[in-house]
Order: sequence, then structure tokens, then C-alpha cells
Amino acid sequence: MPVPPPPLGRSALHPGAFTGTGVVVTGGGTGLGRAIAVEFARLGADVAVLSRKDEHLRAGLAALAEFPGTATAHPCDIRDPDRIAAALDAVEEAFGGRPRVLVNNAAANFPAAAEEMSPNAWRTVVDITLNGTFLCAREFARRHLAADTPATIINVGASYAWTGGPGFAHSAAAKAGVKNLTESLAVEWGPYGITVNGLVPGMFPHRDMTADIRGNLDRAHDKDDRQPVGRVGSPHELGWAATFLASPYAGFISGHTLVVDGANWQRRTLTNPPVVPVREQLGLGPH
Ligand SMILES: CCC/C=C/C(=O)SCCNC(=O)CCNC(=O)[C@H](O)C(C)(C)COP(=O)([O-])OP(=O)([O-])OC[C@H]1O[C@@H](n2cnc3c(N)ncnc32)[C@H](O)[C@@H]1OP(=O)([O-])[O-]
Ligand SMILES: NC(=O)C1=CN([C@@H]2O[C@H](COP(=O)(O)OP(=O)(O)OC[C@H]3O[C@@H](n4cnc5c(N)ncnc54)[C@H](OP(=O)(O)O)[C@@H]3O)[C@@H](O)[C@H]2O)C=CC1
Repeated sequence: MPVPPPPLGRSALHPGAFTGTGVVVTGGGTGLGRAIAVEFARLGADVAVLSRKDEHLRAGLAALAEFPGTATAHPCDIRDPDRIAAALDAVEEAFGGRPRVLVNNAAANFPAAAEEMSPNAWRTVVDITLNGTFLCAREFARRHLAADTPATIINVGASYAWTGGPGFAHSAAAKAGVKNLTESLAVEWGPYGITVNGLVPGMFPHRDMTADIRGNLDRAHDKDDRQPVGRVGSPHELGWAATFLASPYAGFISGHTLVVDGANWQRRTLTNPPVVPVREQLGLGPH
């Protein structure tokens, strides 16, 4: 019997838990990033959204408008270190101080057969998902290291970091890198009061999904029945996990990657469904 989550509008932590705390969410104008941004704002945080597209920045601001904290949005391509630095300068000015939390949520992905992936397709996904995560973490941490102030970083991953992701070789490899990077940075920066954790969403359908990813999901019917806990995730549940990881109650958690997926990725048996080649799954013809 699936147990539904408490409804949108509840918070897991006490009201005002993040009042006076600045939070940066990359890709915070859409989907799961926006859900994370909203849960921080609900708890009083000042929230900054960073991403490339105006429409996404506006959507992020609109979602944050009902909450009391400062909401700000800054155009930024996380592949470009200078633009990241400029965006964080602008965030500090808007908040009147350094944000304490960085959520590296932005990523890139599309399904493609590995043998058909162009070098630039591979490079683009790795550049945004892995390199962008590193560059944002580096710029954010440098500022805290220089000022000797505590901070926390959450890197959003994917469970195919452990399993491989047939049909998503670029994204899976990049997310494996993100998980590994999380572990390195947690140790390097731990002595200076910076915790670094990973947060992995399982199946969280939402209306901002790119057509490619949505199409991939839509090939599966009965999505709830395919999850061990009997249902897919609601985006605000991921937001609750993020706020917990950034809270003082998680201060002794660092270098960990928390998977929020109802045990879906452990669902493996010796009698899995028959193998369907990736080309067939993607509707591609023979080689
Ligand atoms: C599944 C569960 C886990 C989910 C995890 C997620 O991350 S969900 C989050 C998902 N959310 C997002 O991903 C949101 C952000 N995503 C985006 O902005 C775009 O999808 C982006 C990743 C292509 C980057 O845009 P951009 O303007 O920087 O790049 P660009 O347009 O210049 O393309 C670069 C190269 O990639 C090639 N290529 C592109 N598409 C396809 C394809 N379908 N097929 C094959 N190849 C494709 C394109 O042809 C080009 O190579 P070329 O021709 O030069 O050799
Ligand atoms: N949805 C799901 O079920 C799952 C999601 N995930 C992970 O969760 C996170 C959020 O995914 P989801 O919300 O579904 O995806 P979306 O496609 O809705 O969000 C991706 C966000 O990343 C931003 N972005 C992409 N490229 C860049 C860039 N170069 N610079 C700055 N921002 C960029 C986009 O904004 P813009 O276009 O404005 O730049 C967009 O807001 C990702 O890390 C994803 O890998 C993992 C497993 C499953």
C-alpha cells in the first residue's frame, strides 16, 4: 500500500529554520531545482536562482514570490567560471552577504545511443553536469575559505552513477564523477567548516522535463507500480531532503550521497525483464 507524502505546503523543519540564510540553486527555475528552491524559501531562506534562460529565471522568481525572504535570479552558464564568479558577486550584493548553501542542481541530459553520440554531445553533457558542478563548488568554496565561514554544498546526482545508464552514457559517467567529486571535496574542505553531500532523485516526473526525458519516461506505463514503494516521488519531497542536508541537524553528515528513490535502484534480480537493446528502446533502426 503506497504511503503518500504529506502535501505540498508542509515543511519538515521548523518555520524560520533558514531565516537569514542565503541559498543558491543552479537550475532553480525549473523542475526539481525549483522545488528545492521553494522548500528553502518556505523555511525563510533568501534564495538565488542561477541558470541560462530568462524564462526559467522568471519562473523561479515567480515560484519564490509568495515567501518572505529575498528572491533573486541571475543569468549564468555554469560552464563559464567568469560568469559563475559574476553571478555569485551579484548574489552577495542582493543578499548583503555570502550565501551559506549551494545546491548544484543544474545538469544536462538526453537519451542517445553511445555509438551515435557526437564528440560535442558527449562534451556538452559532461561539461555542464560534471565540470559545471565543480566550477560552481570551487568558486563558492573559495569565498568561504577566504572568509573562514561555514558553508554547505549539495550536489544533485543520479543513481546510474552506481549502475551505469545505458542510453545515457554521457550523463551517467558525469553523475558518477559528481558522486566521486562530492567525496573528495567533503574531505578537502571539511576542516574549514564546509560540508559537501550528494542528493540523488529517483523517478520524479514533473512538467518541466525536456521532451527527450519525458518521452523516455512515457515509454513506461504504470510508473507507480514499477517503484518498490508503490509510487513515484513528488518534487517537494526532494526539497525536504535538501533542506535537511543543509540544516544544522545534518552537520555531521558530509561526503554522503542520499538517494531519494523508494529503493528503485536496488531493484535487481537474476530474472530481470528481457534485455531490450538501447537502439530498440530509443526507436532507432539497425546500425
Ligand atoms: C533519465 C533520468 C535521469 C535524469 C537526469 C537528468 O539530468 S534530467 C535533466 C535534463 N535537463 C536538461 O538537459 C536541460 C538542459 N539541456 C539543454 O540545454 C540541452 O538539451 C543540451 C544538453 C543539448 C545543451 O544545450 P547546448 O545549447 O549547450 O548544446 P547544443 O544544442 O549546441 O548541443 C550540443 C551537442 O549535443 C548534441 N545533442 C543535443 N541534443 C541531442 C540529442 N537529443 N541527441 C543526440 N545529440 C544531441 C547536439 O547535436 C550537439 O552536438 P553537435 O551537433 O555539435 O555534434
Ligand atoms: N527528474 C528526474 O526524475 C531526475 C533528475 N535528476 C537530476 O535532478 C536535477 C534536476 O533535474 P530536472 O529538474 O528534472 O531537470 P530540468 O531539465 O527541469 O532542469 C535542469 C536545469 O538546469 C539548468 N541548466 C542546464 N544547463 C545549464 C547551464 N549550462 N548553466 C546553468 N544552468 C543550466 C536549466 O536551466 P536553463 O535552461 O535556464 O539553463 C534547468 O533549469 C538534475 O541534476 C538532474 O540530473 C536525476 C535523476 C532523475
